[in-house]
Amino acid sequence: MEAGILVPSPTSSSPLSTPIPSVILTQDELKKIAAYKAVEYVESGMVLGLGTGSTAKHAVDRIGELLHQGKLQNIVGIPTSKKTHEQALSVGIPLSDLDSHPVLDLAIDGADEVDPHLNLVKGRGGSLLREKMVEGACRKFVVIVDESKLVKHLGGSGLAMPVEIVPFCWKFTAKRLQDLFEDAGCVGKLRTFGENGEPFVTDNRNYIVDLYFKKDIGDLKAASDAILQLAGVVEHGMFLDMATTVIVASELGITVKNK
Ligand SMILES: O=C[C@H](O)[C@H](O)[C@H](O)COP(=O)(O)O
Repeated sequence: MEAGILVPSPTSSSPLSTPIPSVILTQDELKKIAAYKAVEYVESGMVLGLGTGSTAKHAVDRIGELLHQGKLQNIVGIPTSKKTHEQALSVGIPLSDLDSHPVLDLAIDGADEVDPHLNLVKGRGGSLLREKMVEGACRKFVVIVDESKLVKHLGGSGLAMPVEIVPFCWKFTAKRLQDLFEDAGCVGKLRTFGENGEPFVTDNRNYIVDLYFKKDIGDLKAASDAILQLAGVVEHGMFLDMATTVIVASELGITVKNK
């Protein structure tokens, strides 16, 4: 992996070009800076994977804006969720799907965690399955984060590692997932929403079990394989060896990390 390159803020008028300000930037402003930088990788005629979440949203808006201004042309977007599908249509991005475009030029998406090897945790917004399908079909996958997403080890932040499972006997699958990582003090919780604790249902009509670890889960590939071997599991939120570039926005500027 190449060392990170610190890109100083340029001086023209785009959000990217804002000089390093003396005021503290909000997390959302940092997300927007990373997103706008990623959109610089987009060229006319590309088939693009459109990510999901509060960071990717800025990239989708920016692509729509550039299409509207005529600075980008002939873009085809492949959305990674129903929500992004709606947003992309609303900003005028022509859409298609993986059946029609099985190979994509580029995808841009956020992440929940990024480790030093550019492995990711994704799916805290619930879109991991479609994201993994679309981003796995891309020649280049650019991840956009603010610096709060950087971790030493995936799953070590104390936050959720999402696993999408079929609803059928979900407690059984959740228990088997938890047992798999007993040594790491794993607790699996069904993701719910609303006052009545209704199960959160993904775009694919599945449930999500969020795994929380007290200790390091060790070898990530082994953990991935073990999770995927369980009947009832559809996909997990570890994106190993998929990102080609990670753009990190911080108060100091933008760091671009390449595989
Ligand atoms: O399911 C959600 C996606 O994986 C998101 O890309 C991820 O959760 C990061 O979201 P955000 O940019 O809102 O932090």
